[in-house]
Amino acid sequence: MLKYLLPTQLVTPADSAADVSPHGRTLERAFGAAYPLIRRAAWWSIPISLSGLLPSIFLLQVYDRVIYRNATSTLWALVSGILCFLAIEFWLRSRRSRLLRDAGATIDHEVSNALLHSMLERPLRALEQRAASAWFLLFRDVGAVRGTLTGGLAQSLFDLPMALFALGVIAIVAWPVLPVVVAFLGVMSFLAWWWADEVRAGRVEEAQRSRSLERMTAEICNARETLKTQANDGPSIERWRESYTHWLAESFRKNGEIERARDGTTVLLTIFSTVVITVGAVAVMQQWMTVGGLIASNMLAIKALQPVAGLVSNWRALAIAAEAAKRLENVLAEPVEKPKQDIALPQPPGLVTLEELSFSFHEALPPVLQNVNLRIGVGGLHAIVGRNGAGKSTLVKLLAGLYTPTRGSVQIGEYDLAQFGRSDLAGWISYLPQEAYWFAGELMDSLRRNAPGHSDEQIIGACRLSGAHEFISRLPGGYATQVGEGGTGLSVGERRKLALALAFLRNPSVLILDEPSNDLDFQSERQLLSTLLAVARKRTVIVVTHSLRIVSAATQVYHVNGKGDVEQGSATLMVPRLFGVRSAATLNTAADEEAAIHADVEQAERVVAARAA
Ligand SMILES: Nc1ncnc2c1ncn2[C@@H]1O[C@H](COP(=O)(O)OP(=O)(O)OP(=O)(O)O)[C@@H](O)[C@H]1O
Repeated sequence: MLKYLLPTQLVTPADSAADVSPHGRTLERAFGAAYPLIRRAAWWSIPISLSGLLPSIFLLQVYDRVIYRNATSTLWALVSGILCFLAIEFWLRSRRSRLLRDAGATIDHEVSNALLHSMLERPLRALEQRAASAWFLLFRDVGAVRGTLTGGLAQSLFDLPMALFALGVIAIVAWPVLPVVVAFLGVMSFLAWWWADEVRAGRVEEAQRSRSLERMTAEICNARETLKTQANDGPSIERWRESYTHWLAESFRKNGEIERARDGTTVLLTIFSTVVITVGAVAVMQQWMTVGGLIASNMLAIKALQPVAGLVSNWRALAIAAEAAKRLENVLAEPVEKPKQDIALPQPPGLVTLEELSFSFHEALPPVLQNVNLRIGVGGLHAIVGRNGAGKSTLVKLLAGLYTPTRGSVQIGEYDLAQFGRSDLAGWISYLPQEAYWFAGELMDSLRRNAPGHSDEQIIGACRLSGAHEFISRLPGGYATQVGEGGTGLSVGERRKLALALAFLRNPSVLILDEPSNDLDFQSERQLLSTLLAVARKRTVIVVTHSLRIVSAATQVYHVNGKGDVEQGSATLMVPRLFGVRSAATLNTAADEEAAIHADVEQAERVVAARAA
C-alpha cells in the first residue's frame, strides 16, 4: 500500500530515456534499497499502534473498575502494567525511527552520489547549459524526497492502522459512538483528498517562482564583489525585489490554503470531540455504555482521526517531494560521457589532426569553425591567435576532446577522440582553461589532492617550473597557507601558476593552455615562455594567446579568423601580418632579451630532465 502513495518516479520503472544514462534509474534503485527498511518500519508500526490504544484502555479500567470499586491494588497493577507498556512503546518507536533514518540515509546517499556523478560525468557542453545554482537546487531536492519519505508523512501513514484498531476497540467498549466516529473519519478522509488537490493546484507556479528567486539570489551572491566594485547594485536589487514580491504573493496564497486546511482540521477535531461526548453522554444515560467507555472512546476517536489529520498537513510536503523526484529523475536520465575504457592503450605521440572539422553551438547559429584541416605537432610550441570571440577557446576545447565536433573529426596520434571520455583523455591531453577554480584549504593539501601519485618533491618541482614556488615561498605560511573558497587570498596570476603546475604534473603528450599568460607580470610571462619552450622539446604545447612574446617564439602560429577558417604559418610569416611588427624582440631594444630567454630555457630543461629521471 505504501508504494501506491509514493511519487510514481520512485516505484515505476523510468521510461527508455533512462537507459541512456547509467544514473537513469537511480531513484527507483534507491527506493528499492530503502524499501525493506521502510517495510520493516511499517511492521513495527503495528505493535506501536496497538500500544497507542493502551492509555484509553487504562482510563476505561480506572473509571469502571478502580473508582467505582475503590480497588487500590488494581490501580497499582494497572499503573505498573501501563508503565511497562509505555517503556516498550518507547523502545519500539525508537527502533522505527532508526529504521526510517536508515532508509532516508540510503536514499540520500544513493541519489546524491548519482547526482554528483551525473553532473561531473556529463559533457562540457551540457554542463555549460545548466547554471551552478540549478545544480545546487537539485541537491536540495534530494533532501525534500528523503524528508518526505521518511519524515512526518511516513509517520502519518504508519499510524493509519491505529485508526482501524481504535475503531475495533470503540466497537467493543462504546458501540453507540461508533457511527459518529466512522462518519467523521469519512469526512476527514474526503477533506484530506480534497485539500491534496487544492495544494497540488498552483504548486508548479509557486515552485517555479521560488526556484527563479533562488537562482537570482545565488547569482547576486556570486556577483557580490563585482556589484560592490562597480557600485551598481540598484538594478540587481530591483530585479531581486520584483522576483521576491511575486514569490511572496504566491507563497502567501498557498500557505494561506494550507493554514486554512490545518485550522479547519483542528476545529473539526474539536467539533468531533463534542459530538462524540454528546452522543456518548446520551448512551451512558440510556445505560448502553459506561462512563469509562465514554471517556476512553473520546480518546480513541482522536487517535483514529489523528493520522488522517496528519496526512492533511503533510500533503504539501508530498506534492513538493513528487515534483522534486520528477526533476531528479529527468536530470539523472540525461546522457553522460562514455565511461573510462578498460583497455590500457599506449600513450599516443603528441600529434593532433583535425579533419574537415566543423562546429556550431546550435544548429540555428552559424558555425564557429567550418571544414578546418590541421596537423599540430609532434612537439613544438603552437600559438593560436585571433580576435575576441573568433573561436580560439572553442578550437582548443575541440582539441582537448571537451567538445564534440558537429562534423569531421579530431585525432590524437592514430586515435579518434570521439571514442574516449574525458577521463581517458586526461592522461594524454592536459587542458588548462582560462578560469581555473581553486578549492579552499591548505595549499599543499589541494596540490596533493589534484596530483595523486606524485611525491611532494615532484609537486614542488612542478611549482618551480610554473613559477608558483616563488610566490608560495614568500607567503608567511608557505605551502601550509590556508586558501579561501575559489582561491580567495591568492591573486589571479598566482592561481594560474598553481593550475599550470598541476597541468605540468600530468605529463601529457599534448598540453593545451588557454591564455596562460593573462594576469602574469612581465617577468613571470618570460619565465612561463621559457618553461613552455622547454616542455615543447618533447611534447606538443598548444597555447591560446594574445601575447606577442609567446607568438614570436612559437613553432607554428594558427590564426582563427572568426569566419570559420584557421590560417596556419610560421611565426616569421604570421607575426608581421597579424601584429604589424617583425617579432617581440624588435619591440625590446635590449638585444640580450632573447639570450635571457635561452638561458631560462636551459634552466627549465634541466628541471624537466631531473623530474623525468
Ligand atoms: N557556450 C556557448 N554557447 C553559445 N555560444 C558560445 C558559447 N561559448 C562561446 N560562444 C560563442 O562562440 C564564439 C567563439 O567563442 P570563443 O570563446 O571560442 O572565442 P575566443 O576566440 O576564445 O574569444 P576570447 O579571445 O574573447 O576568449 C563567440 O561568438 C561566442 O559568443
